[in-house]
Amino acid sequence: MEYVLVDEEDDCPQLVPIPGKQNISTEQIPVTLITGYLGAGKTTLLNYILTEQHNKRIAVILNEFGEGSALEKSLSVSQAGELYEEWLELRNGCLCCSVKDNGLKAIENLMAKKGKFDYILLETTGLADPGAVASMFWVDAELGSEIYLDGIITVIDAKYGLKHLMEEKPEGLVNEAARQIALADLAIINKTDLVNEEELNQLQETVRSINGLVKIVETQKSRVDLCQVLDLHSFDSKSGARLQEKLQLVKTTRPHLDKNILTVTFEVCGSVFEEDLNIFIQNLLWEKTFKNKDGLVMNVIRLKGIVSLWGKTHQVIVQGVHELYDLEETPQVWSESEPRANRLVIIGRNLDQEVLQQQFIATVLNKKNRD
Ligand SMILES: Nc1nc2c(ncn2[C@@H]2O[C@H](COP(=O)(O)OP(=O)(O)OP(=O)(O)O)[C@@H](O)[C@H]2O)c(=O)[nH]1
Ligand SMILES: [Zn+2]
Repeated sequence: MEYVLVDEEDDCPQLVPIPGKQNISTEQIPVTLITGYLGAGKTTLLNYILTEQHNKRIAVILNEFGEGSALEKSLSVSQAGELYEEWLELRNGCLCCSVKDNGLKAIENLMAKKGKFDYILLETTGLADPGAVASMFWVDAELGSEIYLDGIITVIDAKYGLKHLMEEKPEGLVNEAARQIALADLAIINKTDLVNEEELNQLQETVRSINGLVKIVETQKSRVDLCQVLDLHSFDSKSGARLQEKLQLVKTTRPHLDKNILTVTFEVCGSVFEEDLNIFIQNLLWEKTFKNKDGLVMNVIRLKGIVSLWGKTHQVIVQGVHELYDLEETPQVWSESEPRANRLVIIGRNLDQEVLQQQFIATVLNKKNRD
């Protein structure tokens, strides 16, 4: 079940379960978001994917809107190595504002006219928050859209990436480059021809210190193996078995740059009640009641985990982006021999591993004797 926070007019947020959740069927088309700072190599990556041999009919959407209000968006489609261009009509020329009620519909209309695509790649502008775009696709998939979010790829400039990450932002604002890395399922460090090994290592370590979950690859001219890019299933339960192994390897990171984004992970044994877990997650994501030891409010960008719910034989995946989160049963059954446990990985600002683990135990675990 997925939950969204709905702001009512009186500013009192309400919990609204999204009705009629549909299982991801094989009919649904994956969309991959490609993000990254200005000039990092996003368009180069798209062009590379389009011209590379694959048997997919891939649609590419460039979200490079300017100040003006272009009413159409170019959409390149590649099929069997041939490229052709389509135009998407968008109400206000900005895909991230209109994708919800218009952009997605436009894609669906186009598919109705031209036949289905196998895959959609969407390049967001260098400064956009991919979390907002990701949330929209995610909610729409749950509502039975033909499209589902497969993953977020962040392209990083090997030469200037570190500089972008260190840019000071006014108090309260997140560094966009760091946010893009925090959200990434795959980080592509591009333009490695422009740096030496030491510079590359430093950047890698910094990327890892922000996002303990992300897979990192290095490229020149964004040339990356397509199977590392497509069909990641980062937002659904299809990666369940692999996710559990992956989560075991994640470590709590130390921030490299001060007051920055880091990854926190912890494991707590036992099973939890779904409603208690909801309270913990909602306190963290919505109410923002958790603070670190310096009194700063924790701010979550990405959340991932596997939990054991009372009454469920299957493992359950927790997924979150900003304030949106989702619990989904995986095909994976807890085995008799394996102790049940909850493992969470949280990426965001002002996080403190100890505080989070204590809060989790306090909210979720000490209630076994009730009723
Ligand atoms: N030296 C070097 N240059 C590269 C590499 N990859 C891409 N470039 C160049 O970097 C420039 C920017 O690449 P783009 O792919 O347009 O970057 P982008 O992220 O789409 O840029 P915006 O859409 O403007 O944010 C282009 O001139 C590319 O040719 C690389 O591996 N090495
Ligand atoms: Zn571009």
